[in-house]
Amino acid sequence: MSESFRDVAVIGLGLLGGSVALAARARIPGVRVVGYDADPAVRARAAEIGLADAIADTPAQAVAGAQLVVFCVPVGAMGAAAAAVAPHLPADCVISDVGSSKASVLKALGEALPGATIVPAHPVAGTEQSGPDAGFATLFVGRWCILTPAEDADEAAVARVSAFWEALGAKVEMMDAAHHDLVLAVTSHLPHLIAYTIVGTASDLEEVTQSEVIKYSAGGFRDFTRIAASDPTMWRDVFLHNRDAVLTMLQVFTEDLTELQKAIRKGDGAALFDHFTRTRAIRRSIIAMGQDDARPDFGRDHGVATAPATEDAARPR
Ligand SMILES: NC(=O)C1=CN([C@@H]2O[C@H](COP(=O)(O)OP(=O)(O)OC[C@H]3O[C@@H](n4cnc5c(N)ncnc54)[C@H](O)[C@@H]3O)[C@@H](O)[C@H]2O)C=CC1
Ligand SMILES: O=C(O)C(=O)Cc1ccc(O)cc1
Repeated sequence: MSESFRDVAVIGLGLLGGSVALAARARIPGVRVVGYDADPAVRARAAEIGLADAIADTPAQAVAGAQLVVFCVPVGAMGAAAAAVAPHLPADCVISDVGSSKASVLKALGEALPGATIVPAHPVAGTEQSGPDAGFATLFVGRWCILTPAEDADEAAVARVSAFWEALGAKVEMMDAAHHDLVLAVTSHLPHLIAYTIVGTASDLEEVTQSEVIKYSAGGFRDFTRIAASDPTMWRDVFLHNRDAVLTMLQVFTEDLTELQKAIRKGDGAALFDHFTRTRAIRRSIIAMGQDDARPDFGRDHGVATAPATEDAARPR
């Protein structure tokens, strides 16, 4: 059983950083979490709502004495956030992050912190909300957290980071960073791109008014609007930093869409029926795997599975 981290620094106190801080404090006995955010207004709000045991005024203060530093900033800001703490890191401290793309983050952290022990992580759990008020302690319960350490990563550090995420309630899986980026490109990044597109398309139409779009939005479109309300900075960075994998998946998607377009134009009902039958089976196998978020009501509020009432108290309504 690996030794758990006692002193944790969380850099970036939005949805993910706030949730990591709250979850660690709720679920790891004796842990001390220090938070820092580059935005003074976020630091003030984080202090006001008690996200961490202490909110540091500087990156140096944040990491003083830390055994684990978790970067919870947009993927494009990982390098700058790491560079700001670099001169102040305790010698044996472990570095992790929660970025939605992994190869570019591993590279940015490695360049900013040469020689550091780095175990990148991606909790595949979130919502369309952002900012310090959006965090809640149960965000990671029952959700996957993918670790993407380099092949030569320190095994003991990997085991400790893995135990940290399990303590926060997550199920941990190991993956190569490049493979992670390809998988997440199709399961998360492309769906967000499609949502941003369809909501933009509907709002730009000339022959259909915006009020008609709002008034008659059926379930499917409403789900897209939730996704398309996600943080613009975070998602700009994901697409810029997972560019190649997203473009690869977008190419495949475009070809498949063209096939469906052809079937509609030709009146090929059998092709449409076969396709929709196949996709229905995928949904059913997700439910059969017991993934809570396949529940029909998932995502209508904050996109999380129900959680024990006590820990859920910090969750915004
Ligand atoms: N939103 C989601 O559902 C999920 C997000 N992620 C990843 O988590 C990370 C954070 O995302 P959110 O918490 O949603 O964003 P957020 O916008 O809620 O919070 C990000 C925070 O980072 C701060 N920040 C930016 N640059 C900084 C710097 N150089 N130093 C210190 N603080 C800095 C911002 O002021 C902001 O408060 C991103 O890398 C994202 O890809 C991962 C899983 C789910
Ligand atoms: O809100 C949703 O539906 C999400 O998909 C949340 C999310 C966003 C980014 C991630 O890297 C992981 C999860």
